[in-house]
Amino acid sequence: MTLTTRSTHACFGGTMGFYTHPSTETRTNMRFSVFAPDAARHKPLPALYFLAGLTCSEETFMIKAGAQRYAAEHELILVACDTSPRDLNIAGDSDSWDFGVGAGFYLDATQAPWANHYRMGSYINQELPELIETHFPVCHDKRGIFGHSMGGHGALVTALRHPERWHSVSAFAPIANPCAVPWGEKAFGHYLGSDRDTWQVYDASILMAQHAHPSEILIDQGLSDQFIDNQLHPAALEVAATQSGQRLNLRRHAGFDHSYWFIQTFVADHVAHHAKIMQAS
Ligand SMILES: N[C@@H](CCC(=O)N[C@@H](CSC=O)C(=O)NCC(=O)O)C(=O)O
Repeated sequence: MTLTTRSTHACFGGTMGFYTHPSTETRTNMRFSVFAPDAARHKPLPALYFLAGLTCSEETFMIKAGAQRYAAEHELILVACDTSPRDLNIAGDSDSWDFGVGAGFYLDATQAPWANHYRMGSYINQELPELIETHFPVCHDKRGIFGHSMGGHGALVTALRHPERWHSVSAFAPIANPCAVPWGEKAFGHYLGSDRDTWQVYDASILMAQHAHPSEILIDQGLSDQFIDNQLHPAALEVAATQSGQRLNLRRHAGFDHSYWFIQTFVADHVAHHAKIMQAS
């Protein structure tokens, strides 16, 4: 579990760092970033993982969301990962912005030529937390996860599939029902194959209808989001929550689009949501 530090920077009451490591899951070097409040010098802190959306990297959330000041206040470590493996030059991996590089969809691909490297599901759920818990002063029994759009899908699916590992979960404008929308159909068709039954374990609405996560889930959705009707389908989560009894706080906001202007407006609420759950348990 080797780790290379690319850069560190003082930021609010803590340190912002950018790192790379060789991944056993994706069989290539992966990049991630960590914000550690100064309080982590004295005691282990809960870690909150952010999964970004299509075309993003481990830098996007840390640069654009403005979450560090809230993480310092609440004494949480922030971790942001990349959205796919990179620099593999697999045929077709860079032909479109919504598939391949920058679009790993946080699943474990089963189909050639993707299956050897596109294993972001296991990377997020297991390998990255193990690495973080080895190299950073984080609690080993407190993990939160949130994300945006494709990353909102990833956060919900990861927490719903592994509730024993993820104690708090939230999302900004998640792809809520990927089996039923063009982004999900394209990605799942290539990564998982044509048998749609195999897609269901990566669909947050299907998973949530089957069983509730133990904690309340916070979701924010802008009503001027350009993707809301054709790609996101937030109402599918409300239907699912009714079926399983999931505690769901889905907030709709007039005037907000899909951008990081929307995320930075509500990110304080998300950090507080995770802090309240993880610090209570
Ligand atoms: N390049 C695309 C737009 C891609 C885009 O909007 N990406 C979103 C996530 S979409 C779902 O996962 C994003 O977060 N972009 C980064 C940002 O800084 O806004 C196009 O050309 O339309």
